[in-house]
Amino acid sequence: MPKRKSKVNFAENQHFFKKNDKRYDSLSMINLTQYIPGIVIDLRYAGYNNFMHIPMYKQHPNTTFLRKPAAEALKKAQEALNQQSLSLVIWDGYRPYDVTVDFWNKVHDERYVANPKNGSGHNRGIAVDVSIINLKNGQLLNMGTDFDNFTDSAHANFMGLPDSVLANRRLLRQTMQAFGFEALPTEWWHNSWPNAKHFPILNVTFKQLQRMTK
Ligand SMILES: C[C@@H](N)C(=O)N[C@H](C)C(=O)O
Ligand SMILES: [Zn+2]
Repeated sequence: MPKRKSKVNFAENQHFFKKNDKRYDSLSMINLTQYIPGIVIDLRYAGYNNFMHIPMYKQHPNTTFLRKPAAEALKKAQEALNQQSLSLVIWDGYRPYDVTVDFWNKVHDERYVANPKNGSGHNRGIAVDVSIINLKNGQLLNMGTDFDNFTDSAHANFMGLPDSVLANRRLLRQTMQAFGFEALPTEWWHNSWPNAKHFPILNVTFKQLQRMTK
């Protein structure tokens, strides 16, 4: 477990690896590459192409994890998009708590980065940052901004974009909503599974997660 960078009232848990205990089933952390065939994962915080400009996930994982109910819903969203020759692209899923603290130290703005005093849905394994790719030409759909744009133009109510871009955002939002996710009004890519408080904050590394979920 990495040393914590700030104090938070953690609900300590290792429940997600108690695979045979039904009570903990919904807390299981699911490896998305293994669980969702063909899902495209481009984990932006594992490399340099992110707003911190350094790899935040030092072990450079090439997959990510979500709690079981969120992973199941994401799989259904992927199946719906696949029928239109489209696929989800996953930019982030589970995020260790300490990384949220590092983000907050750089971007002190709750519209764009979770305040560590509450933790992020990503720390709880229920939030996912996603876009859509066209499987016929391998191109991302034009959503009008890049990931982590952190301006008004990434907000759901920003209408100053071509109709085709607004339609792409609508497709993403409606697909995710249809399977139970809730969109963040300030980031078109961020979607979260409801009832966050049911899913404790985690601060385990990707290596630890991989070991625990094998
Ligand atoms: C940092 C950004 N990708 C993000 O996930 N923001 C939300 C608000 C979060 O930190 O939970
Ligand atoms: Zn997010």
